[in-house]
Amino acid sequence: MIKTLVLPYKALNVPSVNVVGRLNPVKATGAKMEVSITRPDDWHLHLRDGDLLEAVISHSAFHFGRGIIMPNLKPPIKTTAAAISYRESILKAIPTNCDFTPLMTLYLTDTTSPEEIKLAKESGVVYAVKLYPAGATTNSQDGVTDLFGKCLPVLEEMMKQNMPLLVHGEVTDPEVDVFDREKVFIDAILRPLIARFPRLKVVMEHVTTEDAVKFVESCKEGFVAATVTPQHLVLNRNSLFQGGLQPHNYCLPVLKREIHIAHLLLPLVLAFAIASQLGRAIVSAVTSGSKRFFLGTDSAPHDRRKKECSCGCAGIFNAFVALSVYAKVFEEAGALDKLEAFTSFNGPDFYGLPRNTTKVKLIRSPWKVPESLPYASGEIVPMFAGETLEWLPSLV
Ligand SMILES: NC(=O)N[C@@H](CC(=O)O)C(=O)O
Ligand SMILES: [Zn+2]
Ligand SMILES: [Zn+2]
Repeated sequence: MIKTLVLPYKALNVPSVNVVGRLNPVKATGAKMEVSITRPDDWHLHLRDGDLLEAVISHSAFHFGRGIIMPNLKPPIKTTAAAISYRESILKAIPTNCDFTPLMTLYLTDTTSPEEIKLAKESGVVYAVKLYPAGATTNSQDGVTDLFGKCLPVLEEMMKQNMPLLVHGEVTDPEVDVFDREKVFIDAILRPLIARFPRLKVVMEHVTTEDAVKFVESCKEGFVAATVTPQHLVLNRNSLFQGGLQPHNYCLPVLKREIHIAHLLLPLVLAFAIASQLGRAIVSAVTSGSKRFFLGTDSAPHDRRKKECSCGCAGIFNAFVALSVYAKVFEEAGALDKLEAFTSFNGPDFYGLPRNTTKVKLIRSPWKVPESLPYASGEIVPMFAGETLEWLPSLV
């Protein structure tokens, strides 16, 4: 069967608002603003498998040139052989008119061997290894129980092979408050890890706190970096409870207080005082032009029935809306000129890969996010379902 791309992105017939933006790379076409950027990559992506994979792949493939594909399937992708076969299924599912390269990862366990890392490097298709502390998030049951007790030889080999370690940075201790798990992880695991393996490349995935921002900024550039999701830039923990429980805003790490997101909303003096003591909030860090932060959507689709039930899964499907949301964040910070580095340069530079050479365009033209994405076995509810967003992604 030949699959072609059918998209839910359509500009609404509403006159677009003219905004004052930076001149480069924004240009006005008639009443519309547009930003042309090098085709972005997604450095943290869950594509799943089976019919979920078939349902979601085109939405990432439309926007992004490459994606770092998360290995937390059931069963997880623990070996290079499994990564190669998962990659084949992804390639088969990509619509013919899309140009998308999956970059595979391995799921680290207590028993992953240094030989497996050598195989992974030799394969040329595995680009990183993912650390899930056992029990921290979706399908992490087989994850690591004792990083320093069990994984030292494998980490040593990764450092040797220049294979990045991607980290779900939360402790799982039930005594630690769920809102503090990232902060505690930094001191309990990350600092000692980096002290022991100073040349290991580490990506702190989906950062949610200014503690994480401060930590990443304190590390050596080029060795420690962070991905940032759309939801952690625009939603705070109120979004979980607004007008009732909102399962589609539930992800891990859980959404945090506004103070972690943007000091911009605080009175300026207070913002400076807090920022100088605690570091910068995520929005300021991302829009500052720092090379340490790059795009990772963490788009994590779950069937509607698995989100709307008595024990709902963590994960937000944001592939539809990610670029629109990032553009809005940069626009509001007056930093559209820094968007391209975040979406398209910092990631490949960190991974030592070439930047993409084609372009995508973001047009400031309102469009309505579909209520749901139906697929063979059910439906997936996207982030901001039914809402109108300002920036419409389109191919150049
Ligand atoms: N982010 C999430 O809430 N969920 C992710 C796993 C992860 O990235 O932690 C998933 O696989 O559903
Ligand atoms: Zn995670
Ligand atoms: Zn994830």
